[in-house]
Amino acid sequence: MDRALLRKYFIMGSQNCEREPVEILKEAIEAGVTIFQFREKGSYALKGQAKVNLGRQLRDVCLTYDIPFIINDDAELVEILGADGIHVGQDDEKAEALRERYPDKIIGLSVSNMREFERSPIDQVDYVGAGPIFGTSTKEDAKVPVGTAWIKRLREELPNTPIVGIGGITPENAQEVIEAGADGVSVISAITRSNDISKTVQSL
Ligand SMILES: Cc1ncc(COP(=O)(O)OP(=O)(O)O)c(N)n1
Ligand SMILES: Cc1ncsc1CCOP(=O)(O)O
Ligand SMILES: [Mg+2]
Repeated sequence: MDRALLRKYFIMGSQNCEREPVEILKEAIEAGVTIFQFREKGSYALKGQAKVNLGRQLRDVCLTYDIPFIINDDAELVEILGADGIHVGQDDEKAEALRERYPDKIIGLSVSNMREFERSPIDQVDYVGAGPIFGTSTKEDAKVPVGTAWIKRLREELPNTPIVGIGGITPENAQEVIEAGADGVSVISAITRSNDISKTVQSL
């Protein structure tokens, strides 16, 4: 994939939003986010048809603005919504099976430490999500923060694989993530909790 697409990676579900998710996504894209992941997950997430309906609305926004629409975890929803790709973690559906099912879609895989790296089929995926880099309260089951040292290490192991940092990233610390070797930063709360999305995305 074109690694420039990972530059400003916005992730969100209705559980992260205090106002209309569609409006938040439009503002974020107009301000410059380059790729979007629909992550409807956690205790307050929508389920069933309500999840599909919101996903369809957010997909349409991405189509209108011509940015990739990625689904978190849910391989069925990729097909239902005609998404551009899927992001999975180490305990989700296996990347090899996803690659067989979706030969041409974008597949992202989370890799948080050397043990995970050693058992990851990196050749089957388009990019790697590295983190959590900093502390985060957005993900209920987040692992301990690994710091930007993990990005440096991963970049040494994978000189040519697109890498995006995630977890506790803000306009104040994004530069450190890029300087460590990431192609981009992925954020949830920095954008969904921002009082000025345009300014936040531009400073990222
Ligand atoms: C870009 C990106 N990187 C990492 C993650 C985390 O995925 P995972 O470890 O599967 O955790 P959940 O997001 O499913 O809770 C991600 N979603 N996106
Ligand atoms: C989904 C995910 N995976 C690792 S940390 C995280 C949450 C990132 O959210 P925030 O940008 O608000 O810290
Ligand atoms: Mg997952």
